[in-house]
Amino acid sequence: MTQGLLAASAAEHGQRVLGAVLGGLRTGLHEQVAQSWTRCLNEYRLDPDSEPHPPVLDGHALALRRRRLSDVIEAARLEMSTLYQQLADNETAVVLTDGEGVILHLVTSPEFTAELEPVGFTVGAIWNEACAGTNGMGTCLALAEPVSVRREDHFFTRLTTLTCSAVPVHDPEGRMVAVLDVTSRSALQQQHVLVLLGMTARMIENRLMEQRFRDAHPLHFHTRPELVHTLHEGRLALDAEGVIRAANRSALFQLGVESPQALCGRRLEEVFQATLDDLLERSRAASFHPVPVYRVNGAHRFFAVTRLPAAEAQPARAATAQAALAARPVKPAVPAAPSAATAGLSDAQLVQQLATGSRVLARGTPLLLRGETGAGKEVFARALHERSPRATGAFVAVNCASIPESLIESELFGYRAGAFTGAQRTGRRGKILQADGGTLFLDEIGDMPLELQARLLRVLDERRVTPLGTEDTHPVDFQLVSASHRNLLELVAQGRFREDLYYRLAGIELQIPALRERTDRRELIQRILQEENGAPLALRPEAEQLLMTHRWPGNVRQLRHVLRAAVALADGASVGLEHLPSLRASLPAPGAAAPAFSPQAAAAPVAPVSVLAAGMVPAETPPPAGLNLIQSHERQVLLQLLEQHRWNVSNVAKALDVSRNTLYRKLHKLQIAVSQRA
Ligand SMILES: Nc1ncnc2c1ncn2[C@@H]1O[C@H](COP(=O)(O)OP(=O)(O)OP(=O)(O)O)[C@@H](O)[C@H]1O
Repeated sequence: MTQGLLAASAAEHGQRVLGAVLGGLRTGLHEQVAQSWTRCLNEYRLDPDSEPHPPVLDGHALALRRRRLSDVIEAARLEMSTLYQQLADNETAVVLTDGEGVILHLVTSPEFTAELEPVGFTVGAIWNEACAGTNGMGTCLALAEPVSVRREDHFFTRLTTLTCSAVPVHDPEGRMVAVLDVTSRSALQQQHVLVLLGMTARMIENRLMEQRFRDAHPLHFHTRPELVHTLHEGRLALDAEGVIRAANRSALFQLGVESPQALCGRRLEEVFQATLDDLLERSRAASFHPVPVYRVNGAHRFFAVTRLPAAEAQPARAATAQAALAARPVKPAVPAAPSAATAGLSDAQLVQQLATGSRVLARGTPLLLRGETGAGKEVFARALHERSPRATGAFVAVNCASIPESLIESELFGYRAGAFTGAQRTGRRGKILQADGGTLFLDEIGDMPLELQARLLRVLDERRVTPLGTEDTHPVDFQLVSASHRNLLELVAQGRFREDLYYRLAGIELQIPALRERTDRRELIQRILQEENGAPLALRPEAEQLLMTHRWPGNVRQLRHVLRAAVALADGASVGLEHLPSLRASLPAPGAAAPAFSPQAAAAPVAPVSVLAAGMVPAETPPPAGLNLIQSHERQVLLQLLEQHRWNVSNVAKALDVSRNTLYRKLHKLQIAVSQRA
């Protein structure tokens, strides 16, 4: 028995429990706790002063249970380790139990394990209320809702040095299959822990849905496009006929239904004004950026994107190495790729670049894309991927500027966790391995830290990846497209980029033209306007003229933002100058000569994009739930700054004089998704 877990007020605690249950002395006691104590005493016949002895399953029985929930454990492992790291407290355990309170997986430090084991806190032990009295896991199971059980809330005196918080984990059918719990010695910040637990449970549920419905079309949606592909998004899984087979919690919440059963079995067009085929087509045409869809009753607009089932898009693990591709051109194993025009790339120079890029890539030569920020380098890289022999493989994009520096390495190479309990844990598959059989797109490669450049070079040379924390190497076979808005050769000259890596990446270099240089501006404007509106929308001549002559320092990304705002402001009417307030600010004063566009002006430093369409952000974006007034305000200010800096996070961080990591944390807290930069 360790001293550490002995409660200070042992004698009084038992008295207090008896007094509350038998004598009705409940002052200061939470109702949930009082009811749980009553169950423990009257139903389970437990004695608060006795030693808790939760039974522990034998190896066989435990293995059976773990096997039954193997996909839940798999989905939870990494998230639990991440949560443990976030909590950064050695005297904390993150625990997963099954629906009967059996501990299936535990992440903690060896020291805390040694303290917890004597009270039966170990893998295989049953921590429901009947066995362990009032406690986070057991009481959460009994109530089927999030709970915090602080020290003296525990039933057993022996457990009153611990504080636990626990939340239910549901499967895609809405059943509570597990409980996720944080147990620690510290009684502080339970609200904070509950929020983190809730987020982690959602991530686990989303992963579980992905795993169980790999053969279904995933549909991601939210009322706000920038929240698609974040934790807040709604997710549906649709079969080939467009019938809903599963829905995550956020989908239920956004669609205003109680349980997945209210949606499952219904066709997509009974929920949204779109069939699966429509939405697939529109998603593809929009390069898999969210497109607007309306609820069937027309009352609410959402932004949604869908794609082929993961099982179909499985990386085609070509046995041939990339070198072999050079000698033997591979026949595309995919349906014909959309034409350049369908991908929004009908400018003559871009069409030419696409043809060159495709040829070069098919021969196993890496491509480097140069171009201003927002010019569409990623969209171009995706179009290349879709035309390539590896189109059935995954397209995996990594933005080296938007991942905090400390995370780039694990993000790219993956890692094998295991630092915490020593249990066998698979860790995270890095982006490079995810791109096996497909395309790896390294955006803003110039921002990759020097020491990682050496590792990347090795992967490119050896075509093998070694995840962090392991000795194992995995063969990997992908085509590589990288992009930068900076001149990499200048970075080489400054010693900030490895010359050998530069030559390895830039098999050939293609320049993606700025929007102002593109000859297909008119088509692009029409196309994005239609995507944003969900249907064709008339554009008045003076508005078109302004859009055509604007300098577009933020390129297509800025164009999309401006048109999104215009669609919202026009509210179904034709788009006129009054719907383009952010551009009107740049119009010459009446009487002044209209500035002709000049390349010098284009190259000059860009003045901050005046204000956003006056009032646009506040009007268009009601603050997300959970933010208080000050945070909402702070959020608007950051959104405007991001706009001014064309969503370049590094520049915003510089402007605010904070580190990128700090800014990322802030953005995350304020629910601003920066990876989705549409
Ligand atoms: N051809 C296109 N059709 C429709 N939308 C486009 C097209 N090209 C770019 N966009 C829009 O512009 C946004 C920015 O595009 P993309 O991310 O490809 O630019 P980028 O050059 O990679 O930007 P950065 O340099 O900041 O990484 C996209 O999210 C998309 O909404």
